[in-house]
Amino acid sequence: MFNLIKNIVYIHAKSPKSKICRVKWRAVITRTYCEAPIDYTQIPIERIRNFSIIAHVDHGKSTLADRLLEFTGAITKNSGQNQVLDKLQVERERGITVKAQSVSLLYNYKGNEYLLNLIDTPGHVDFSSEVSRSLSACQGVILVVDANDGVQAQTVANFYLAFGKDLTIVPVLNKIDLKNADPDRVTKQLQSLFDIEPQEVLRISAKLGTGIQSVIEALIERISPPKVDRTAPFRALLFDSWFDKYRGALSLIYIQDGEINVGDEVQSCHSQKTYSIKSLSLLRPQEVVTKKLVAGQIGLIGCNMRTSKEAFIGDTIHLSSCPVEPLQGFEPPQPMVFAGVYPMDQSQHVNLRSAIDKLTLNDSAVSVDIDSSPALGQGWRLGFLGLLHLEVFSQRLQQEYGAEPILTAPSVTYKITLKETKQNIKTGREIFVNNPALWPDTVHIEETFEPMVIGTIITPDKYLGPIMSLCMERRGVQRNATNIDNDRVMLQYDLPLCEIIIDFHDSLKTISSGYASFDYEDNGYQSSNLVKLRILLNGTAVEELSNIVHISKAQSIGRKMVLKLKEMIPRQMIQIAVQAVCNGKILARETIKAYRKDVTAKLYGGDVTRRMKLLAQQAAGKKKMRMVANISLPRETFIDVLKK
Ligand SMILES: Nc1nc2c(ncn2[C@@H]2O[C@H](COP(=O)(O)OP(=O)(O)OP(=O)(O)O)[C@@H](O)[C@H]2O)c(=O)[nH]1
Repeated sequence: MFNLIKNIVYIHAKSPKSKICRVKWRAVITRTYCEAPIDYTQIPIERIRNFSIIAHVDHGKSTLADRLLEFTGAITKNSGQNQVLDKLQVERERGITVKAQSVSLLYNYKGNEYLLNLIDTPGHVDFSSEVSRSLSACQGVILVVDANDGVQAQTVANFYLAFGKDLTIVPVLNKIDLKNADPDRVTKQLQSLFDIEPQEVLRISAKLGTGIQSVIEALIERISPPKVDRTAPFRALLFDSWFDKYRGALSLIYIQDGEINVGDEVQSCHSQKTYSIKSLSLLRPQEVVTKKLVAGQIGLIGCNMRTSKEAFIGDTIHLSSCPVEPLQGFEPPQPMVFAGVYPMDQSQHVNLRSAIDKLTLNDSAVSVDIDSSPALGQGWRLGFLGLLHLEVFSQRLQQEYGAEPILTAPSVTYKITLKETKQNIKTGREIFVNNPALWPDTVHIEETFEPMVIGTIITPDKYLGPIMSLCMERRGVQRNATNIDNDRVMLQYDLPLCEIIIDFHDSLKTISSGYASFDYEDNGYQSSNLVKLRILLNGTAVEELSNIVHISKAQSIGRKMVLKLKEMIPRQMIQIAVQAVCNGKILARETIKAYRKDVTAKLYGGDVTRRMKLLAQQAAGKKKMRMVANISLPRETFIDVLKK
């Protein structure tokens, strides 16, 4: 129905009266969402449960969420829908959850209707800010652990996140249908690591739908209802938002106090701006329009916020006539990995800017600064929580907004103490640099520092040797090692962040045949001997390819980059010298021989159409290249050159 109306109005929108039509259309859309069959506002607070599902990646959160949706009738059984809450194309293609999603479920327990608000969260370390945010709206969590894999690094991180927020934890062992599942062993792990009593642990198979009822009933019995006050003035926490083409920014709110009605005037504590509430809805998981939301509920508000900056994550919303004490917001996530993002050519600048604007609304963990580069023109320097986050963001830019940007090599934020000069006496000698192009000249540098992390690795003990060698090779220093059962060990290492952002996780998975898991947390700065490694193409430095490295690794990284570039840069009309240079010294060099690619050479005689086709193909290929120092580089060079 929705699509039908969209099409009809699209046709009208092309008519001279398009403006009027669009206004009408918005009104129609609002009415086409189904009306709530029951009055959710009548459900008393004691019968509301707000919870989240947390787990290590791939332990089955989204599958369990599907079963909960089916069991409570939010979606029909055997609808053929899997991972219903993984809505984004990138989530379905990669099989991972990137965005937390929420859904309100109804369940009749012992003759009473309960409202269960579920938030499905991502498991990968790069998206932990999504998890942390979602937990602010919950009183409890389902901690899902794979009965075959057992406790993994993100299980530990997620457990402590929930434990630190004083949430009730419902431990659930999933995948008990697997042949190698060993629920007794995993129950012991939970007991020894987290003091969880074995009788509290539920055993289910989300895939087969075994034990789902026990999960729902444990949620109702063990998790307490939200501590909210429906008689107090309206106060809500804005914890997620996304952009709707027709309605502007939509925000997901958790209502702490009071109630909100369509037409109410609300104010943001962050910006002090006021808005009129245009729409209120619950997600089941499709939008269900309602006229009122009350304390304890999680709902979606539309209030004509036009730009991404207006929907501030962690903001408190209240009635403009009734100011309130702001709720505790969130620690803003700290971007760890930075990369330059540039349009393929400057004519796409405006489109890319609007795509980035909209996507950052949906992914507030991304930081955005304006940047420019001599080779790539005007662009942005974006900050991400990790490399996977960066890749997912770039994939979403392509899939959801059709933008094909160039990404430069990722970098972390280094700290530098400069030598004292007349100028910096006033401005301070400490600077932070996340763009190698802005690295100061060696003569001005007194000391350099790099960001560190505490890495947690859980692995079967037979892989201990290669894992310890990998950590040493990445300049890691061991903190401790604990046995979590007869054949599994938890290791903790101090590691430089720059050593783990690119391919540490992949290497770890390879050497442990996929059995080891990794998670990390920020651990401040440490003094370190860092240098800038430049890449020259035919004598011209390509800043976009330069990299900050530890002095002990300059030679080996320089060699590797040069070889990789030789592989990646297609042969061209001129010979290309690729050099890696550090402190004025050439560390490595390779030559790419000249090659005259005449695609039509083999076509003797007059087959003009074939000739034109080949030339067109060649031109299309060239479009995907970027001219740097008179040399065409494939779009992916800047990021792929650092991967193994
Ligand atoms: N055998 C079996 N497989 C399961 C079960 N539950 C989930 N799986 C499978 O495990 C894989 C991962 O499941 P997901 O639900 O996507 O896991 P997730 O924790 O949501 O993953 P992320 O969102 O990426 O963190 C999928 O292939 C599921 O089909 C189960 O009970 N038994």
